[in-house]
Amino acid sequence: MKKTIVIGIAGGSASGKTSISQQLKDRYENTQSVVIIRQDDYYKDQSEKTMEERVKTNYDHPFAFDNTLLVKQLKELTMGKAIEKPTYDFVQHTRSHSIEHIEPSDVIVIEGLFVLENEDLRNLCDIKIFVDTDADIRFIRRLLRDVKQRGRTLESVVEQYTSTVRDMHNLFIEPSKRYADVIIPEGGHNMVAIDLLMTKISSIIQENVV
Ligand SMILES: Nc1ncnc2c1ncn2[C@@H]1O[C@H](COP(=O)(O)OP(=O)(O)O)[C@@H](O)[C@H]1O
Ligand SMILES: O=c1ccn([C@@H]2O[C@H](COP(=O)(O)O)[C@@H](O)[C@H]2O)c(=O)[nH]1
Repeated sequence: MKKTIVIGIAGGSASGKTSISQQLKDRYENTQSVVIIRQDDYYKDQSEKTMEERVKTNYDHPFAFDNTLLVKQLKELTMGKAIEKPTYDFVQHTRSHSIEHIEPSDVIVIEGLFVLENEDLRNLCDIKIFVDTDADIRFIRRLLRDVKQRGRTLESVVEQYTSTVRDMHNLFIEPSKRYADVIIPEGGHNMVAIDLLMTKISSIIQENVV
């Protein structure tokens, strides 16, 4: 009988979670056996708030996410049901208007800050991964990424990092590392770890074919 395997990838902001997931997506694109779900897409809608109010939200606290919806939709996927997934706009700090239709698949990768911190999410994961990248490297990566891709200024990245991101990471994310089965140092360019992960995923897909 076909069993869906859930792989959880947690880690701090800019640790390399999305880069790893993207490589898995690219590798298995043709097989349609792997689907990637980003916890970021489940940030709560803030369309009722002004931009001034949105900027003040603490996006690094678990309360910023609709994890109830995320857990419900993950369960639906593992039960073989398709979902209509929300998407998130980092520039506007709120949900986008587009919804993504996601079909169930052999392997579901769920990546996000609180994937191992949240007990319900953690319990849904068959393989738990923590991407472990030093804080100074994460800060540099985030600064470059957020200025280039998320419409931020240098000052706003520094202000957000020192006011919330750093403390919330130490409070919620770093301690969740102890739940990991596998720790991947440095993130997106760790080809040995990514190859091992791909070998495991390929064997899961193969078992489901037989
Ligand atoms: N090993 C790495 N070396 C250098 N840059 C990296 C590495 N892994 C990721 N990056 C870059 O760092 C930034 C943050 O990575 P990303 O995968 O978005 O992290 P996360 O999803 O954990 O926030 C991106 O611009 C990405 O290209
Ligand atoms: O509206 C938003 C939502 C989130 N953020 C920041 O994004 C990161 C999470 O994304 P990663 O890809 O894991 O870095 C989180 O640390 C929030 O601070 C935001 O600035 N605005």
